Amino acid sequence: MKLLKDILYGVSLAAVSGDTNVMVNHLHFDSRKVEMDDVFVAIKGLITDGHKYIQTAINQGAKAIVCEKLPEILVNGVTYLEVDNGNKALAIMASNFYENPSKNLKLVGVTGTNGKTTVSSLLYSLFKKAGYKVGLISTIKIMVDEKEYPTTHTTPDVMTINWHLHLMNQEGVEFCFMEVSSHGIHQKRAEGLHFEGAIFTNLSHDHLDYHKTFAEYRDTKKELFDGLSRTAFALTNFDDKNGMVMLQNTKARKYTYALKSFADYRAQILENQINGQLLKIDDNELWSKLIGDFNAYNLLAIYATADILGLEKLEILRLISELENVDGRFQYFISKEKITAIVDYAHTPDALKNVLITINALRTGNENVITVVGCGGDRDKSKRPVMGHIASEMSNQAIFTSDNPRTESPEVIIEEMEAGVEPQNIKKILAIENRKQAIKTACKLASANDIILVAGKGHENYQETNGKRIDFDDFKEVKAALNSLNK
Ligand SMILES: CC(=O)N[C@H]1[C@@H](OP(=O)(O)OP(=O)(O)OC[C@H]2O[C@@H](n3ccc(=O)[nH]c3=O)[C@H](O)[C@@H]2O)O[C@H](CO)[C@@H](O)[C@@H]1O[C@H](C)C(=O)N[C@@H](C)C(=O)N[C@H](CCC(=O)O)C(=O)O
Ligand SMILES: Nc1ncnc2c1ncn2[C@@H]1O[C@H](COP(=O)(O)OP(=O)(O)OP(=O)(O)O)[C@@H](O)[C@H]1O
Ligand SMILES: N[C@H](CCC[C@H](N)C(=O)O)C(=O)O
Ligand SMILES: [Mg+2]
Repeated sequence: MKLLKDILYGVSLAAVSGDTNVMVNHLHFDSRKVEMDDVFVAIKGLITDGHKYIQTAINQGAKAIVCEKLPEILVNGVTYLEVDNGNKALAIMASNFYENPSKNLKLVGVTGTNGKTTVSSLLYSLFKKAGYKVGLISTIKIMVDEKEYPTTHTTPDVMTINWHLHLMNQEGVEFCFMEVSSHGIHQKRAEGLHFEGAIFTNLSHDHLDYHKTFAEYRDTKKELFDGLSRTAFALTNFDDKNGMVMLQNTKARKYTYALKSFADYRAQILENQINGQLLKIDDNELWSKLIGDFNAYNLLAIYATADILGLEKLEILRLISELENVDGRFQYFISKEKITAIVDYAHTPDALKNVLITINALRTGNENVITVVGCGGDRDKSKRPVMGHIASEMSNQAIFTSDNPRTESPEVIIEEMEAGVEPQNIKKILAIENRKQAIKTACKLASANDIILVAGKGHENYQETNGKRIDFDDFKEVKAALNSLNK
């Protein structure tokens, strides 16, 4: 049990009714989880409003209610606290509840449209290899040093974040690398956390269903940098046109990295092959298994971060050269017929374009590039024609299929992708709604030396339709389809 007053430390209260000197059990923002003597924080959501469930929470035993507007009828024995912003109050309370775990380790946030999982996962692996105890909060999984926990979001809710940071404290973790999504920032999931530093990867088209305008999307990302303390570091991609915007109002120590512009950390690409690339960083050559210009940026961001955090430069280069591709990011397989299949999580126009630029640069003759791609349902619809355009323009054959349709019609999503295809490219596209069949067809169409790209789902091991998830793994599917070919 904890003292309610202690959990409320730092929360600005507009009104209080009842006693804050009471012992409470747990803290919840979902009434369905509330039990005896818990605190319920009502949050206004996009689908419903937590304020509707205050009475339910009380019936289930809630001893205190945090809300943006006090209910008209107050129940005796329950403490009510009015706050301006429920999400913000929850963030501060969650941190207090777990004894401010972000202050007991070095927490580094990674934000940007693409590359967050890659950069944070590789930093996790690099610091592990350097001998530290490390944490990771990412789209794929949460790691408390060597113990793995499943996750549902790129940036989980504040209770989940602080709980895992608390476990990291118990484990003696020194560094934690965490993805900070724009939804996460907007919903205050990263509020109240003490960041040692933040990294910006890049900004391109995504989530315009949620943020409405690109400027709003950019300014949301910038909030992470605006909130950094004077002693923290802020590292930005200087080649990205929004890179400097991130640093505009931060109090933190500023650092830049770039391939094309003058910056604190610079790299040059010397060679790019399917099995790796050769980079020059700080007059030293670095061989990495991760290929593509976009990964040169990721690797440089990792190098800069490790340097800023105090690792020795040559040691960093040695450790980077040992890093493997992150699951579902440019994960490839070459069949006995010499057909290359690449599975990649490219689910934004920019990522798809970058991956296809990288793949096309690997071609040495007249090999075909066959792209299997879909777009997620209940997500930014305006990405669809753009991704359709890119896939058809930059491949010899594009097969449009389902990603995670969620509550939308897969056929309609495919039609929206087709709307972006130029007339001269129409003959290059096929529409096969069933993803398994689409992958099989790509394999059947491929000849020796051709390259198949299966884009959009990367590491995901499911396909979600109408709230139901079925097992589905792009890498397993494409490998099985290639292995069963009898050419
Ligand atoms: C669009 C979005 O981000 N929604 C998130 C939001 O849900 P919401 O606003 O719809 O919540 P709601 O259902 O209206 O409920 C409002 C409140 O009432 C409460 N409630 C509800 C019902 C009830 O019976 N009792 C009760 O107390 C809920 O617990 C909640 O506190 O708050 C929820 C709790 O934290 C999140 O789980 C949920 O993520 C949904 C599932 C989601 O799909 N989010 C995606 C878009 C997302 O966040 N993605 C980013 C990555 C994006 C990227 O960069 O690529 C991520 O960080 O994962
Ligand atoms: N630095 C980069 N610039 C552009 N594209 C990138 C970069 N790094 C990775 N990508 C592409 O974006 C895809 C997603 O990468 P990653 O999972 O690291 O991004 P993310 O920001 O974590 O995405 P999410 O928003 O889903 O969490 C990769 O599969 C690759 O195609
Ligand atoms: N974090 C991203 C993941 C998209 C992955 C793609 N496979 C899809 O389902 O749209 C999102 O929630 O928008
Ligand atoms: Mg991610």
